[in-house]
Amino acid sequence: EAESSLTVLDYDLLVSGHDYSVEVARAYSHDGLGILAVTGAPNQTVDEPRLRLLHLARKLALSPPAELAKYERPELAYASGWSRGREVFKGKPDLTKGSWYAHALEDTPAVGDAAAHRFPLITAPNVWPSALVGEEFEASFKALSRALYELAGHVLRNADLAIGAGGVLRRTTHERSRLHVGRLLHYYAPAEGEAAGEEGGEGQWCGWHNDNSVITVLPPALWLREATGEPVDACEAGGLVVRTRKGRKVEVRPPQGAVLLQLGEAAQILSSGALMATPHAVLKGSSSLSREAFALFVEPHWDEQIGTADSLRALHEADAANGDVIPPLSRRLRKLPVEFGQFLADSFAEYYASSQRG
Ligand SMILES: O=C(O)CCC(=O)C(=O)O
Ligand SMILES: [Fe+2]
Repeated sequence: EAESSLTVLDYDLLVSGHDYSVEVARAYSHDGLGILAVTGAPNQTVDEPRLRLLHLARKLALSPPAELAKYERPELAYASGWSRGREVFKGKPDLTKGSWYAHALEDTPAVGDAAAHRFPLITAPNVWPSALVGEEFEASFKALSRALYELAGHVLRNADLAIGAGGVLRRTTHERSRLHVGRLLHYYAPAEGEAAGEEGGEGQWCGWHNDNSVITVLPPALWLREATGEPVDACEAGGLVVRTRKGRKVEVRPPQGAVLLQLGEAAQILSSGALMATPHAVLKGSSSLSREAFALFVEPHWDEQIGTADSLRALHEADAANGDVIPPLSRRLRKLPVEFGQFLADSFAEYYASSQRG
């Protein structure tokens, strides 16, 4: 059943040009999970920078708050640099995770771009916390991002084949866009006795949301004893959970070492609803364990016009299957085509209003 099982692709076959369009269509269509796994990616380009970076995520997040505050960028709505406690969750500042955001592939993607000034929050140059965690942080963030970006290109090639729309997904992301955002996350360990792994409110590290990206690449998360930094085997409770169009919650349990690729709303729009974003959340694990994670959001360029006018109604109808779990597209997407940067801004406002932003 498309609904119930995670599609797994082999890295070597995928990058050698194997036709995985049937598998990709199954995973990303209306009845799929909206997420698939790739096994066998090379250690040197994925696992080595990933482990270096994820250990540094903990080190960064446990740095003195006064030091971290130097890397907060309120003038960019905390969309770059350090962000903790700036999102509201159930009426309270969300202190349960800390994020580092940066342009993933280059420090200054706005250089020479005439439209960038219209999108000041998402086009500012990167900053890096080298003084706190060393130069290795920036180097591994970029190395990991580059490898994941290339992997995304192979999956999108197959998604393009599946929808037969002339290569729109790859063209929009890999040929035209310089807007690819990395988010490094430290999920702070729950205290003893805190409700972990349960689905409502207090048991969530991250509330239900869709990503706005075309595709989001998620290398394996790392569970650590927060106090010592010692790795532990995957935590039984907690982690990523997705919601199907039938309303079922599915815990994502990928094969060891697999990279996950999750579809976002920009792909849903670009494919006129043939492919669907997956609503997801992150549940807390056991007490005293932190979770370190990285997400690469592969996106259209800020001024790219996405979607076609005649697909608006069908998109809204298909999206209604998400129920009220996430802010419906119909409230954020009134006309098509829309500039991607505008869609991001409208989504951000809507998620903020409902206090559910991941
Ligand atoms: O931590 C994860 O596994 C997912 C994070 C996520 O959903 C996000 O940052 O949008
Ligand atoms: Fe997400």
